[in-house]
Amino acid sequence: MTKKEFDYSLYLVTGRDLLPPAKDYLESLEEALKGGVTLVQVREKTADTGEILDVARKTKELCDKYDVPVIIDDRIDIALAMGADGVHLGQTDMPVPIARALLPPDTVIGKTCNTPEHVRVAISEGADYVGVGPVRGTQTKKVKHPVVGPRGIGEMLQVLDGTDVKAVAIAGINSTNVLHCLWGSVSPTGHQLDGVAVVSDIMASQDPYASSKRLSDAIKAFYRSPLRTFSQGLSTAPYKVEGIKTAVGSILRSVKQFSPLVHQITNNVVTNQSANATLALGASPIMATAPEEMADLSKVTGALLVNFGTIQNLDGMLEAGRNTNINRKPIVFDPVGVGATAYRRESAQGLLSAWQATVLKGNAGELAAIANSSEVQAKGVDSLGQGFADPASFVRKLARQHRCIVVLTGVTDWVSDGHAVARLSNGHALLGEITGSGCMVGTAVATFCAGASTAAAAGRAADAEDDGMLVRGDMFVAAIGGVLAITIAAEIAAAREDVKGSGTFLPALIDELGKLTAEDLASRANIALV
Ligand SMILES: Nc1ncnc2c1ncn2[C@@H]1O[C@H](COP(=O)(O)OP(=O)(O)O)[C@@H](O)[C@H]1O
Ligand SMILES: Cc1ncsc1CCOP(=O)(O)O
Repeated sequence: MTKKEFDYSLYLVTGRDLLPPAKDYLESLEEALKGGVTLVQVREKTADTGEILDVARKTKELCDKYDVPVIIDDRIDIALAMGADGVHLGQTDMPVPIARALLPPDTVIGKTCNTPEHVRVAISEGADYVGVGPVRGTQTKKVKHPVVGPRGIGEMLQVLDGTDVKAVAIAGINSTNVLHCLWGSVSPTGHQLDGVAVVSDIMASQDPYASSKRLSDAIKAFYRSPLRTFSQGLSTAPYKVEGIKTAVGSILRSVKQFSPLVHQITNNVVTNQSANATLALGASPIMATAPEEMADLSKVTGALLVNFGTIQNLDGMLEAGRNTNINRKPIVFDPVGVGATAYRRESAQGLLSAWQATVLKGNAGELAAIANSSEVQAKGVDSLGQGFADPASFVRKLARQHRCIVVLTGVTDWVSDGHAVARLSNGHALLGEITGSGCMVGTAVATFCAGASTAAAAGRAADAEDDGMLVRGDMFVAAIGGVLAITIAAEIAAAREDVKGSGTFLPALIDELGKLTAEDLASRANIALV
């Protein structure tokens, strides 16, 4: 018998205990259905059997009016008694094959999975879909398993490659983080979620119609969007060197035209030179660290830089990134010295799963630590040795893994969107002799990302349909532009007669950044696409 085809995109899991005072269950459910819920799971943990059966029947009657299927959590007897379309089983519930033998053959069976191994077992047991999570912490249910974040969801989705088992993510998903969840969970093989399961954002809402509609609009926009990375090279013609040279110049012009605010949480070694580099490029720096101000700031900034060279404000970094994702602005993450301590490694993983970085930037030692590779070693904030044997493959793979643009710095710099790889051969040895040159590259990349995304936003009609993009503008080109700005300004500065060494080089570099033009970038850029 053929299985029922469900639309898993906005999967509501009920919980009558979450209803706000004076809200009736069926009334809330109907509003949610009108708002765009596509599938409903009746989840009743404490009521008596008779009451659960009554709620399930009434739920089915209402959902039938909207042609929305009903799944029963755990209780096969209830599912049988009221003719449910499916059942959902937890890891400690009835095994899938036994449930399958008891239920009508067209019943859809879902299974909760918290690890890739759980997913493997669910496939072998014949589950029709998996509920994967927890994506983030939630008030709804005590999470027994560690939060896996969107990247952990991506690892589970990859196990589903080649099967027709569907997947929805669960735990802590709401309209402010749903795009991050959908976007960040696409596996390196391109496997994406079939939907998201939502509980409290709808059930605890005073206005379940508005809550569901917000979620439904964002989800539909995501599935409509053809773009799957922060670059535009996939949807249009392949990148060409000449096109990149022109595009970085127009981003520099946008930086000067819009003078976007570039929010930087950076280390106390480089704060001043980073703020001055931002000003020199024509943008406006704000170095703010308090978690309490992140929601306000992220509404008005052009981009965020998180550089954790001297971690003192992890909560501020978490809040800043979450809010910047909500406002769909670019985030550049520079995990300075990440390999040096366990605290830095754990903090980097925490940040990378709390929000979606647009650009991940580091030297070889730092990116090796992020990738769990022992190929390159580090000493504090510095990379040791010659770097990766095959940097192009390394950056491409890391970009796919983290769903972002990767910038690998060194004597030669490498930038990838997971498909294209640019090798950038500008720069000067004096950059290696001052502290904070890598940090300044991060600042310049954030400034170019701010310029590109501000220009893209300005070019959109106020009533344009939501395109489901987490960030607008070409971030691959913006990242290249940021690297070129520092390395080309460094070449010009180093050639000056008044530059005698690293002490005189730094102010000259800031001067030359201020004078840098689109024409300088185009004429001096040494770019190869590999
Ligand atoms: N010997 C060099 N020749 C040319 N450019 C260099 C040299 N050393 C560093 N750079 C440039 O300086 C910037 C910072 O890179 P890097 O030294 O890797 O960062 P970090 O300070 O984080 O270790 C990069 O854009 C890189 O191209
Ligand atoms: C020395 C130092 N210590 C903590 S942050 C920092 C600056 C690192 O700068 P960069 O990574 O750009 O060389």
